[in-house]
Amino acid sequence: MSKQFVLASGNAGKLREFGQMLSSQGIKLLPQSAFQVSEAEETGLTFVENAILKARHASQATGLPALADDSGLEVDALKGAPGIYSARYAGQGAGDEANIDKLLTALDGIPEAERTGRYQCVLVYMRHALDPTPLICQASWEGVVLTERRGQGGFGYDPIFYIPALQASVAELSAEQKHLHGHRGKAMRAFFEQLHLLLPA
Ligand SMILES: O=P(O)(O)OP(=O)(O)OP(=O)(O)OC[C@H]1O[C@@H](n2cnc3c(O)ncnc32)[C@H](O)[C@@H]1O
Ligand SMILES: [Mg+2]
Repeated sequence: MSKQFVLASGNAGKLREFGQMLSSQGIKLLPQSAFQVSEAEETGLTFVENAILKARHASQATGLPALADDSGLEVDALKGAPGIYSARYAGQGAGDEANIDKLLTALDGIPEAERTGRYQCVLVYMRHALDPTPLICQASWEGVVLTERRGQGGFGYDPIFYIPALQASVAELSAEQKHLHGHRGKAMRAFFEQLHLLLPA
């Protein structure tokens, strides 16, 4: 068992957040780009399937344990879309700004009370590419989709995802606030608890 593992993601926003969350944990997390790992095909129909595909792909390519994050935004008025397709909502490679524009258009005219949704994050840790019992941690974060962008921080849908309890869009939160309240931070804390059981200091 190793405290060095590969992060199976090509998303710069996620990599930054993982780096911030791991700095206090004494764990060395190497981005898959350091090994020239290609992008995995996300052919699953659930977050958990896609996270497994990504972790397995990175572990296979590097020979190291791998952690993958599959995440996205579910909007109730859109029956859960964009969901697992959040990264490619406006088309493969279209990017965050185009995804936001498409979501704002899809919700045009829908009143605030019906703009509810949640971020989902599923983390999968595989000790090796054929690991039959991956660690799986999942968390969500409830909010409302705004009608226009607010704030400069974060990535993805953060400028249009508003957290009523904090009276701010996620892009208006500090990195620490996002980790404390957010889907990825919650899933990471659950993951650390499980990992520390596996890897006693
Ligand atoms: O698959 P990897 O390489 O990790 O990178 P990705 O960007 O393709 O990641 P996903 O397939 O998991 O898609 C997740 C998308 O959901 C959105 N998303 C996930 N977490 C988010 C967050 O914390 N803030 C804003 N948007 C988020 C964002 O658009 C991501 O591109
Ligand atoms: Mg992806």
